Amino acid sequence: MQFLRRPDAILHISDQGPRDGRVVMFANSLGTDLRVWDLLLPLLPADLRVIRFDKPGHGLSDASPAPYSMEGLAADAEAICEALALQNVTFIGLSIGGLIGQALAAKRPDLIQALVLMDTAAKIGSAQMWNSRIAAVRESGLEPMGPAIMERWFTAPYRQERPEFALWTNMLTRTTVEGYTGCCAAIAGADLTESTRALQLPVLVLCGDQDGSTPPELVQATADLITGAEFRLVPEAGHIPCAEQPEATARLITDFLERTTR
Ligand SMILES: O=C(O)CC1=CCC(=O)O1
Repeated sequence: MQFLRRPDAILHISDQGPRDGRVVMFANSLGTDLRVWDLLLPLLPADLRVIRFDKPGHGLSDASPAPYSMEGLAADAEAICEALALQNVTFIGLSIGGLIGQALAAKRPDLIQALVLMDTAAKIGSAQMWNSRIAAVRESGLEPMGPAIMERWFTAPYRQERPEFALWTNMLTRTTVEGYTGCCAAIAGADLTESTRALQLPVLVLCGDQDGSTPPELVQATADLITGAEFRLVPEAGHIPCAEQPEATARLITDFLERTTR
C-alpha cells in the first residue's frame, strides 16, 4: 500500500501498471474515493501507468482539519507527482477532481501534458450553496442528504435496476465529515475561470447527459473557455459516468489518449 506523508496527514495512493507506461493520474469527486475508477480502469489501454489517490478525509486518507483550499488540494496532487517522479502526466479529474486538474495544469504546465475534465467546471455552484451544505453536514452528517445526492450522481434506471447502487451510497456516507466539508469549502472558494481560460494543452471535456450536479450546459461552458477543447456527452449517465457507463467513458478517453500521448 502506498502513501504520501504530509506533516498533518497521510494520503493514500495507488500506483499501478508498467513503470515506463504512459502516465495517467486520476482525481476523484466529492464523497468518492479512488475506487470510483475501478470499473473504468480494466477497459483502458494496458500500457498505462495509473496513479490514483484519496483526498483528505476520503477513502483511506487521513482527515486533516477542514477547511481545505483548491490550491492545497492541487498541491497534494503535485506532491504525489514529485514523490513518484512522474513526468508528462495526463490528468483525469471528476468533478472536484477536475477542479484540482485545472488548478494543477495552470500551475505546472511543465508536468501536465493533457487533461480530461469529467463532469466539472471552472466554477461549481455558489459559495452560499456550499456553505449551506457544510452547515447541514456538520449538523446532521451525510446520511440525510444521501438520497438527493444519489439522484444527481446516477440516472433513475441505474438507481432502480442495479443492486450495486447501494455501495455508492455507502461510499458517500462513510466519507468523514471533516474531509467532505473541507472539500466543500475548497469548491466554494474556487473560481478558476481566468486560469482555465489561459490553459494551452490538449483537453477532453466529458459529461453525463443526465448529470444533475454539473449539468451539461455548465460543463460545456467550461470547455468553451479552453482553446481547442473537445466536449463529448456520455449517454445515459449522471454525474459519475466512469461508474455508470464505463465502456462508453473508456472509449472516449482511449481515443483521446491515443491522439495526445503517443
Ligand atoms: O455530490 C455532489 O453534489 C456533486 C459534486 C460537486 C462537486 C463534486 O465533486 O461532486
